[in-house]
Amino acid sequence: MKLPDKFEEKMQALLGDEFPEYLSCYDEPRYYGLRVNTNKISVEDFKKICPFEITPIPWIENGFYYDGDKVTPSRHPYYFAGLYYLQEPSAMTPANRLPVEPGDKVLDVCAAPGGKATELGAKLKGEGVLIANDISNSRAKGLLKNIEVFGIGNVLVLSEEPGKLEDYFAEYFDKILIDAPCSGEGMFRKDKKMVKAWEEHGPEFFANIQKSIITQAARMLKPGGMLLYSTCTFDGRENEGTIEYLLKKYPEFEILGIKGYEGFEKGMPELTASKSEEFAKTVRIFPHKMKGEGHYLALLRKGKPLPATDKKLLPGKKSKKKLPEDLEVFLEDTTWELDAARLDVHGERVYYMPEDLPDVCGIRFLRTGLLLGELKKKRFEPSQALAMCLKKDEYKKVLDFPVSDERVKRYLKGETLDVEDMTGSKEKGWYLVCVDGYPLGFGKLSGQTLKNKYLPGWRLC
Ligand SMILES: C[S@@+](CC[C@H](N)C(=O)[O-])C[C@H]1O[C@@H](n2cnc3c(N)ncnc32)[C@H](O)[C@@H]1O
Repeated sequence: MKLPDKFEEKMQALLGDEFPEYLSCYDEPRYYGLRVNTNKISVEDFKKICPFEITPIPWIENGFYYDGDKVTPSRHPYYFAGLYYLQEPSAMTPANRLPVEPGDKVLDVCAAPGGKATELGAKLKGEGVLIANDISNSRAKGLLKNIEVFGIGNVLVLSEEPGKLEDYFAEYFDKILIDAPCSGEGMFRKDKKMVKAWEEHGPEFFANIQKSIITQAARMLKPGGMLLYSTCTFDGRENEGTIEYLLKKYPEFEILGIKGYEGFEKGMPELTASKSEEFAKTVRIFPHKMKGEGHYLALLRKGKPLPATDKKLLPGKKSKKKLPEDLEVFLEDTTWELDAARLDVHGERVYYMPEDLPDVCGIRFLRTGLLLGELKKKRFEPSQALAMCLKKDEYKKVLDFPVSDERVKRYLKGETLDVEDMTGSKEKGWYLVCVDGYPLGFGKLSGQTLKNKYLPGWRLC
């Protein structure tokens, strides 16, 4: 693979004797990774049903390698059920090392297409809120889909400049992840187009954007909150340099250690102006040191840690507001108890909002809360997002197909199914279609026929 001369010279200076070993990585194949959605399935259970060979990624508890030249996990029904996300192994590290807990308020500033946001959302386990933002509206559409497939309902998907978010979310978040736009030097092997982009916009260009994003994000973090900054590039200006800039502007931030792994390399104080050894606490991932492409991570805390609080909201007063009648009828088939005060109705669409949000009027958004469905004349129609949020045992009317049943793929293609063998004396209505116990979407049963309600834009082609 031909790399730009300027890039090679820079890496030679950065790596010294290790440079030839680093360079030889470009003749080796890239690594493929898969991350289990622990909000839907445990790692143990996934290993039992995984239909292709996987081997653990040693530094990520729910990460696995697979052979991307032999198998295509993106076409398997379990992928459509949101049981896993496909992600380059080193890119799994930032969301893994940010200690998100259920109940946290979490911001992913540069979230599309959702590789990290889906893991942050899974870690929340439905409690607290995930705000997933990306400045690019078109990329944010893919982000929304990935978040919905993963079954994350306590979410806002936004498409704003981080500077605008500051007006709404000053010191609001417990945890922030910035997976910054960067010159992508760590992705050259995975995606050759990145080389061209690097030649057009070099590290200096991105370093300026990163400085502005990190300082804007810093102001949205609560005192005591944690921020994880990451890039997929090697340049010191975009990595240690950006962190040094933040610390100069906001000295209340402190660099924290990151749970180690034998392949992690220390950050490079020599690339900073101060040469402070503190920068060695940050982490560099190089492809010649471990089985991953390339990344940089820095974990920071704003001020002193705050005493732990129980973030679970007390069940407290149930609001006196009533749910719309048709929605109430639908919910009788679920184990869910919704608080009417959290409903947001726009035209026919009904959303269930996360708790404790500021007024977000004026922000460009793609989704606020979980889209429950639509209130049509005299009936409620549940959404695809709701199907993905439900667990099989939370809904009464289920049609559960084994993965070997050819109707699973036909369902995903949008076909009407004959389900005579499964219906028995089942009553008509909305059924949750599952594969091996994991929801894929809804269908409407009438007699022995299941009308397909799988979202058209998500269909398997
Ligand atoms: C490295 S990618 C993020 C990848 C994502 N975190 C993931 O894991 O799937 C960087 C993202 O930053 C977005 N971006 C670029 N400039 C931005 C800005 N000023 N504010 C917020 N996002 C920005 C890009 O659209 C891009 O999607």
